[in-house]
Parts: sequence; structure tokens; C-alpha cells
Amino acid sequence: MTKKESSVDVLIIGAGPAGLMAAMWMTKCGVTTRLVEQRPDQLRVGGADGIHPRSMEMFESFGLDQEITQAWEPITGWALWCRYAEGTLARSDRLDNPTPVRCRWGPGLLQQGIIERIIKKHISQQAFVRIEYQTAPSSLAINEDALNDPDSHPCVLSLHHEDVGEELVRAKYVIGADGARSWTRKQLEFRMEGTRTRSVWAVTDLVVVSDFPDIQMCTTVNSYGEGGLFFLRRERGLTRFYIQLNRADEEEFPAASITQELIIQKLQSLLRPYTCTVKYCEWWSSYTVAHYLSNGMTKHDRVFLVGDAVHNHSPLVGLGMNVSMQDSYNLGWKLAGVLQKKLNPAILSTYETERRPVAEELIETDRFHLQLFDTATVTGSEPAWMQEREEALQPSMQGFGVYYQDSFLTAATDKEHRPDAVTPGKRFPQLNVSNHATGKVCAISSLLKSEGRFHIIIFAGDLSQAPELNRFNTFGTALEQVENQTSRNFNVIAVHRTHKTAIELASMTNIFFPADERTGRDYNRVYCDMETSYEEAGISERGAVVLVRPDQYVGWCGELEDVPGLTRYLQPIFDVKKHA
Ligand SMILES: Cc1cc2nc3c(=O)[nH]c(=O)nc-3n(C[C@H](O)[C@H](O)[C@H](O)COP(=O)(O)OP(=O)(O)OC[C@H]3O[C@@H](n4cnc5c(N)ncnc54)[C@H](O)[C@@H]3O)c2cc1C
Repeated sequence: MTKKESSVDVLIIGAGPAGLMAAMWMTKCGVTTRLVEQRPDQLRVGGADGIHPRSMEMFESFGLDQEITQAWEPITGWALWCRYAEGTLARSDRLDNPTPVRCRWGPGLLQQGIIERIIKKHISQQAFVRIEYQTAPSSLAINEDALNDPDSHPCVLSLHHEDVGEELVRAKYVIGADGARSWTRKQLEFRMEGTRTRSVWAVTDLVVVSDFPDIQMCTTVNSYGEGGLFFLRRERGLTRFYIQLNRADEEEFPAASITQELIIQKLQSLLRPYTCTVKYCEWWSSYTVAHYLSNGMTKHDRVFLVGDAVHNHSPLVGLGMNVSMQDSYNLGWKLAGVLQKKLNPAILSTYETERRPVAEELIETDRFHLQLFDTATVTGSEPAWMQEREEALQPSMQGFGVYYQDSFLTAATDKEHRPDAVTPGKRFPQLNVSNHATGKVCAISSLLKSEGRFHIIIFAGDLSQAPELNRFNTFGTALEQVENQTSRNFNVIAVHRTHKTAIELASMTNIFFPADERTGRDYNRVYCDMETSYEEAGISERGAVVLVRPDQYVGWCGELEDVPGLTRYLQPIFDVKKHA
């Protein structure tokens, strides 16, 4: 029988959070994609559950936020407990959840399978993105002679479908999102580098009845002599427990001895004298803490690795799913833009230069956090020390520590012209504004939808003054020319500091108040400052122009007069001629 043959723009291997996030970009950008998954189409149990504020911003940009927040359990605070040397178990502190700076989302908890189902539902609405279950690749070859032809399909894979057998697929690009034991990584001959510890943990999702006072909180219990315990209240009445069975400085723990009964006994022992009766166990598993990083993330910028295929660490800090999705969030718009011939293929090299430092930091953060349980000794000063650790972790836990510095996409800006909170390389912060035409209040970040477009945010100052209005309109006219020259449409957002009655939309140039024959006037481009956004962003009365990348990271900042600077930044990114 002859093997079926086909071609596709993007082939994604693995429908976990990283693969689905990549497929979500392709869905939004209209790129023909196949996502193959070796498992059957079933709801995953167990796995991740912690969602960072930054991941919520990503979900919001794809229109998934409401479905997530309808199902999740927000994290409202933390309790810290210690079992002291004499054996007493006591609460050392109860902390409110630190409010993320300039973000409207806090962290929350929702089982990974439910998150995946929500993303899949949106992907399935578009026929050009197809998810195929019980399907896995069996070979991958890259035709190196075809790499320079943007229309070529240099990645050649054999796919095995459980039902229909073998198929030969030629893909322009491949994304290996196939988890910690990545098949794709092995084909690319990348090595995982790192170390394995002897720290062993059990993890389980339980419905319990307990008289422990903070059973409804996110709680850390440190019993240094006996092992750590960490738990979080979840959706559907479940609680996720992480139970340390062995510290890194102890002898090797026999993995075969781990049973559900052993885990529950250990949990009950760590919580004594409080009681904890298990009513239902949805899932349990165990793992030995290891820290590994792949020595490569891309081959020829045609095959990419994302998520756990690149970085492995302990699930305890709740970083893996978030960082994995963020890998794909970084890659997806670049790949889609190149395939649509809107972006220079050279941009693809920034995936590794931007995400490798994040992966390295992820591993370090996890190591740092585990020391809380592994190397501590009872000194009597644990609470302050524990709190310091928790606080130090916050930027990573919120997802706001990321700072991209590849000069291709991040223009260094003179300090003099750079607003404080709006820094090239960092994600655009939440700043509240009200729509000039309707008065509706919103965060600017909620207007930065993931559609593959760059966003231009103009802080225009006080437009009741004729010179300022003139300056604003001059910039608008120049921006229209940039759009025409580059054949790119920007998401244009202007924020002025003028009393609403002192300026009319009609006095603004076309780009700020455009008219469409079919849909009429666009009233969604001009917003009023809510008296704080300029101060919060550190923008002076003269205003500023902020160019935000499609993934909501600031690319460039400058003055309204600096259209040449803006053009210089965009030119190499949009330079597709020599590749077309
Ligand atoms: C107990 C536990 C708790 C966790 N808690 C958190 C948390 O709270 N927050 C957090 O951020 N992270 C957490 N994590 C980590 C998180 O689950 C992972 O980092 C995340 O799932 C990685 O996503 P991924 O898409 O890269 O890989 P995976 O989720 O591993 O997805 C890979 C997919 O690829 C498929 N696949 C593999 N090989 C092939 C192949 N050859 N062909 C086709 N398909 C293939 C697999 O079946 C799988 O569906 C936790 C992990 C565990 C185990």
C-alpha cells in the first residue's frame, strides 16, 4: 500500500499546554496547522494547576480569560507553618497574596486538563487547525538544501495514526511540544544537561475533612526533620497536596515503596495533632526532583522545542506549565508572521536568545525554592527566612520577571526618553484608561489582543493646547505613512490627558478616528488618562510613543517626533523582501 503524503505549514507535536498555546496563535493568525498527540482525546487528570497573573494576561489576549476564571479557585493568601524542634506544629504567619504590580489578575488554581480543554475548544472552532489524537511521529528529517527557500517544506516526518496507519508529512516548520521525554529533542540530538537530586515528593489531589485551621489556604508546613508539606485549595472541593518523602541530603528513597496508603499516612503524620481524613482521591503520583535544560532549542530555525521539552524541574513552585505556555507565546506570533510573509525570517532566531535565559532562570528559581525544604535546619528564625524566600520568588511566580534583551526586537532607549514602568523588553503594564467616546473604563493591556499585530500606544499629553494637538496629528499622519510603506496595520491606541469636553474626536487625524464604509467610525482608538496612567508609567507631560510587540512586550519607546527612530526599529523586523 502506498503511504499517504501531505504537506502543512506548521506541525506541532504534543497537545499539552505548550503545544496548545502554539496552536492558539496559529488559530488567531490563520495559519494551517496540524497538532498531533499520542494520547487519546481524554481529559487529563493531575498535572499542573497554578496559573500566574502573566498567563492570565495571555489568556485574556486570546479571549479565554472568562472561561478560566469561571472555573478556577483564586489564590487569596498564604499560611506558613513550622514544626519546631520540640515537636510543636504552629502557624508562623498568614500573609495576604501580594497584589501583582500593575496587573489586574492575581494567581489562581485550575486543573491542567480543564485548562487544556478550554484552549482546545477555541482551537477546534477553526478548520485550518486540526488536532489529531493517537498520532505520533516515527521519523524526522530536515532537508538542509531547502532551508533558504521560504516556501519550502524542509521538515519531513512519518506519522503513525493508530487508526489509519502511516503518513508522510512535509512541514515548513515543526514545534516539538512533546514534554519532558521529548521525542523531537532526541531526533535533533540535543542533550539534557543538569542534575538529579535525592529529594522525593508525592503529589495528590484529594477531598479531605480536616480540623487543620488553614486547610482552605495555600499552606507551607516545614517540618525539617520529617519533610515538607505544601497544599492548595483547588476547584471542585479538591486540595492539591505536595508531600516530601525524602530530603536531598538523605539516602536514596526506594521509589517502588511509594503507595497511596504511604502518601496519606505521611500527610496525616505531617499535620498531626490535627486530623485529616481522606474522602476521595482523584489522582496521585510521585517524582524525584531533577533540574535539566536542553542544550539546544531550535534546529535551523525550522524545528523548535518548547515547554518541558526544553526545561525540567520540580512541579512544586508551579512554574512549568506557565513558562511552557510562555515559550509558545513568544514563538507563535513570530512563526505566524514569517509564514504570512509579514515578518523577516531572521526574527525566528530571537526565540532561543529570548527564551533560553528564561529557562535558565526557571531552573535556578526552582533550585532556590527547594532549599526551603531541603537544606534548612531548625534555627528558630525560620518564619522570617521563609517569608523572605516567598517574597523573593514573587516576580517569577507572577511571571513578570521576564526581560527580553535581544537587540533585534528590543531597542535600547536613552534613559532620558524612557518611561519608568514601560521598559523595552518588559511586558506592557496594566494602566487604566477610559474610552473617549463611551467613557468605558478598561486596562490598556486588555486592548492588546493576540492577533499578530504590533500595537502603537501614543501618550499624547494635553490636546486642548493647539501646539500639542498639532504635534499629535503630525505623528498620526507620519504613522499612516509608515503603515502605507510597510503595508502593516498597527493596533493604534492614543491616551490623552485632556478633559473630555475640551477635545473632539473629529479634530484628530484619520488614523485616530478612521471611518469604514461598512462598519462606520472606529471609536476604539482614543482613550482618556484616568489621572494616574502617565504617573504610573513614568511618562512626562510631553508624552511618548510606545511600540508593543504582538506578545505584549515593549519593543521601542520614543518621542512623538522620533518617527525615524520608530522606522529604524521596524525596518529589519518587517524586511521580508530578500526572503520573499
Ligand atoms: C504534579 C504536577 C504538578 C504541576 N504543577 C504545576 C503548576 O501548578 N503550575 C505549573 O505551571 N506547572 C506545573 N507542573 C508542570 C507542568 O505540568 C508542565 O510543566 C507542563 O505540563 C509542560 O507542558 P508541555 O506542554 O511542555 O508538556 P506536557 O504537558 O508534558 O505535554 C506534552 C504532550 O505531548 C504528548 N507527547 C509526548 N510525546 C509525543 C509524541 N512522540 N508524539 C505525540 N505526542 C507526544 C504527551 O502525551 C503530552 O500530551 C506540574 C507538573 C506535575 C507533574
